[in-house]
Amino acid sequence: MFGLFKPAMHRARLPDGQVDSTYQRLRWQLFAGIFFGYAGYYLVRKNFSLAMPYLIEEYGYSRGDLGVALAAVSIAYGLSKFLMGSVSDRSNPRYFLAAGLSMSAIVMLCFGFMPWATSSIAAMFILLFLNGWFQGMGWPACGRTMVHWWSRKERGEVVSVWNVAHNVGGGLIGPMFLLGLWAFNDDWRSAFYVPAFFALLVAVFTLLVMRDTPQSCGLPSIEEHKDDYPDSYDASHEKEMTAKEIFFKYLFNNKLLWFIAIANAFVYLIRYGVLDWAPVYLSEVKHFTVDKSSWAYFLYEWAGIPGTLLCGWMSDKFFKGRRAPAGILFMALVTVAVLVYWFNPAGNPTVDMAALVAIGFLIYGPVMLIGLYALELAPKKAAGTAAGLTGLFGYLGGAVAANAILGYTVDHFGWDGGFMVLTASCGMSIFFLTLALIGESRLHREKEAGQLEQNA
Ligand SMILES: O=P(O)(O)OC[C@H](O)CO
Repeated sequence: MFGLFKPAMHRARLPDGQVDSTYQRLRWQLFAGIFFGYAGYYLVRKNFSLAMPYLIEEYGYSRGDLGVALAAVSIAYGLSKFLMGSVSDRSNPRYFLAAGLSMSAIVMLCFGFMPWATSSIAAMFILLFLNGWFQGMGWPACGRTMVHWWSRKERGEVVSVWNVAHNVGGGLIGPMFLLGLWAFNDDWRSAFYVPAFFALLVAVFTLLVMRDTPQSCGLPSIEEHKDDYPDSYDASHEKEMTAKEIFFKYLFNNKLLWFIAIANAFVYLIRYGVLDWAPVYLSEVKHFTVDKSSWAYFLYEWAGIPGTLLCGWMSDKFFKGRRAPAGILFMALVTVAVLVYWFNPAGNPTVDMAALVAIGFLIYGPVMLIGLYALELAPKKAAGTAAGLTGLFGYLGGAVAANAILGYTVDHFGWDGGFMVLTASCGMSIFFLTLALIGESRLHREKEAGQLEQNA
């Protein structure tokens, strides 16, 4: 890949006595890098929404215009998570993660300090598109790190703990904005430059702590170190792959990966459909005040933290490392919570709030599991591209539809129509996760039968 991002060369193996301690130290160091790194990405992903009321008031933009500009982030992010995911699979995450974050922060600095950046919808669309593109460099670089430094049996827990970084980063934007308003004489543009400043600090931190593969630090592969090999593992999985190999050998013909990518589109339709429309639905139908809806919005995000951890833990311990069953269980419960949120009559705000928090608690588990599942369905040198494919479906199929299709449906068929779309999406996500589960069980059976034949 580009010179700067080239994967780090393998180094001579450290003496056996140093392997354990070096692995342990580096894993803590790298986890800090990807956790704070990804939280940093969310600081400059979601902050544009905070400036929107001021853009409407000061520049007279309509909600529709700003919605179009905002869609640029989802479109670019979905494409980039996939395409830059493939670049990331052939890149050193130490530089890749820091570069994406720095570029994203620079875009936000443009919004903060350059008046032309907010002078037209076209300018905002282009800048937000660029931001979405740089944002797509975050997840795959973190994914590459996790699959190289944690073995299959450990991954459920590590991915679920890492995954809450995005709730932490997303949740910090609000307080950071208040800090900016206080420190910079109520300048609303601080919504751009304050998080950008912190994101740049995080980028420097990641540059200092991140490393590439264990072999580039003189260590054995994680599979050898933990004696924990995936079903289809062979020595060729330690070799960096070409884009052609990744796409044609491991992606396009991987049926299970396609099933979970389609499931992800429906999961993201619910994730963003419920979240983005909550303030409007709650005020129009349930007569919530603005401050109450803001709290509901905040609680939805933060309820995702314990929910994600529980889901990852259950999938590791309860379902023995299988991802689809936990995903199906959580999506079935999401369906129940969506129905309560829909049918609860106005005047019972506690039930509405509880239903919304329950959806937040439950939906982020499947969001995380699908990413993790994708990492596991491809060899580790193709993991970023595999996760990127699910992101492509999640954002281009789910997030964009959550805004466009849901808005259009509610306009023409009322909120009942909108909730029918959400409920149908729950059903479709369960359907595609079930197809993945059936496919995976068949593969396991074939493998076991093959082993029995060999032993006979
Ligand atoms: O929507 P993304 O791509 O930022 O991913 C969020 C979570 O990390 C999914 O695992």
